[in-house]
Amino acid sequence: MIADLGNEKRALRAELRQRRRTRTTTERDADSAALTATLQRFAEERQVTSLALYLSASDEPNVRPFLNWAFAHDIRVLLPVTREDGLLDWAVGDGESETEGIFGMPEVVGEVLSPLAINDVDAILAPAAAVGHDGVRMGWGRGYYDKTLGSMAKRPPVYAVIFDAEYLDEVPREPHDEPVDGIITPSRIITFRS
Ligand SMILES: Nc1nc2c(c(=O)[nH]1)N(C=O)[C@@H](CNc1ccc(C(=O)N[C@@H](CCC(=O)O)C(=O)O)cc1)CN2
Ligand SMILES: Nc1ncnc2c1ncn2[C@@H]1O[C@H](COP(=O)(O)OP(=O)(O)OP(=O)(O)O)[C@@H](O)[C@H]1O
Repeated sequence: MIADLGNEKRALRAELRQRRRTRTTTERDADSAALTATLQRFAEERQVTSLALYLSASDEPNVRPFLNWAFAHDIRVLLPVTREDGLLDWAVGDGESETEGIFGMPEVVGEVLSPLAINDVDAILAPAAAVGHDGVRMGWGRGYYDKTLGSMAKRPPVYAVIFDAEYLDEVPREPHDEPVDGIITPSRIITFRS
């Protein structure tokens, strides 16, 4: 049963990855502008002063314009640093220096803070491959966010950042999968529970 779910996830990820790769420049530009506006609305409505986010790779929802806006507005943004042991450290983004993490994702350079650093942010905005209508999140398969979220006693609201077409009726759920509190897409903010 679990093995079947694993295969199901792998197949769905491959499809979603392909979809992201084949998006046109026009689609990318439109989504990037819309997502920036939606993320700003989220930050303003909640008056956030600190956030956990990620440094987007080229096919991911582009959060970089929003990151620049957040820096300019003195919002403290923590960005993930992948560790060999499967946990995430965090570093404060400054919008300047970056490198490549152990799995090839863009990664911030800066003073490294422990996994505990995200305990007191106002919201965690997580990358994802897809989210189901019930809030089940599927990532890219290394379990980083499941482990991070699963280890937090009291977690701030967690929103997955995805493209609109990645909000699906249902995604395969394994026991360790941590549901999210909502999603942020280029067109909307949806809260499942608060
Ligand atoms: N921008 C960004 N940073 C992030 C994440 C993310 O999803 N996006 N992560 C979220 O957890 C962590 C890194 N997680 C990763 C999870 C899987 C793969 C991976 O297996 N990549 C494949 C190819 C990508 C794909 O499957 O499409 C590979 O290396 O072969 C890499 C990093 C922390 N930083
Ligand atoms: N809380 C956890 N403790 C230990 N192992 C875990 C935990 N969560 C996930 N894993 C392991 O991590 C691997 C990847 O899990 P999964 O496919 O759910 O990742 P994902 O949600 O797609 O990834 P990510 O969270 O990095 O975006 C699985 O082999 C799983 O057993």
